[in-house]
Amino acid sequence: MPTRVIAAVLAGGVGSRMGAPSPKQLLPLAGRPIIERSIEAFEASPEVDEIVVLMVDGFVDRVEEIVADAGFTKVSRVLPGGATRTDTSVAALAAMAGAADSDLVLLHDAARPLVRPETIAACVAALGSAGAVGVAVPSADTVVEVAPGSDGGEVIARTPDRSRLRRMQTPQGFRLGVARRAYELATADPGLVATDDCGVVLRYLPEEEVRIVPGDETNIKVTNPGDVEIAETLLRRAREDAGQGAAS
Ligand SMILES: Nc1ccn([C@@H]2O[C@H](COP(=O)(O)OP(=O)(O)OP(=O)(O)O)[C@@H](O)[C@H]2O)c(=O)n1
Ligand SMILES: C[C@](O)(CO)[C@H](O)COP(=O)(O)O
Repeated sequence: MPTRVIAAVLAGGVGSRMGAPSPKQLLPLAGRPIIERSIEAFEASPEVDEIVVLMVDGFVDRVEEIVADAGFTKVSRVLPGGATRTDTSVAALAAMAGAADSDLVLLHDAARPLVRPETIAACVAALGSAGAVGVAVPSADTVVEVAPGSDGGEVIARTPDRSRLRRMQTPQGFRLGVARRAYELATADPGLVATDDCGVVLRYLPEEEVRIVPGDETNIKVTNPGDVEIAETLLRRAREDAGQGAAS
């Protein structure tokens, strides 16, 4: 059977840092909901066969409406997410129970609506020879590790070599068998702490090489108030660069 590529759009978060009355992925970005733009990136990707969406419980119907109104044909299911992002990743993998271990899964933050088609294509291409890949960018800032200081504040404990540091974005892609094995071990660990899916594979399957696919600074995660305006500016610039004047 040919390898299938399944994208999971993770939208189970409530957006507490954004502080909006409804989950931030429903906020309009240049006239269309953030989540619609995130789903559209995978709908438009020739590499992707199927999309599952994991949405905050209570808003699944709203996303089904968005999917129907947009005429997306690859979305097979919109399901409730979990209490944490990790739980939502687990729910996404459970939704793919019928797929083969050799199939590919791309886990993507709904809050990253500006992901580029080239980035999705590069992830899928990398999975031709790797079991796990993550999109990442270099850090322009010096990044430090902190520790509690003597006055109750923070002090710098370590300044890692910046040239070897990367900031992780999404998508993060896996052979389904690799993601399944990693999350099986992770969910059995009462001490599980994870902020991304590559980190779960790195921790629980240390023998698995997790490759980096270069991302770009425009693939921002809409997180805080003001990020929607930044994303709109980036979208407008991308359209200007592509010579598309009209908003869509
Ligand atoms: N239980 C959760 C928490 C987060 N996410 C998703 O993971 C992505 C990255 O998370 P983040 O930006 O932190 O979103 P929120 O958790 O919604 O934001 P906050 O931490 O401010 O509440 C988002 O697309 C978010 O919807 C998820 O699917 N399920
Ligand atoms: C997965 C992620 O986007 C990589 O940078 C990030 O770790 C998600 O973190 P969040 O706290 O759930 O936004």
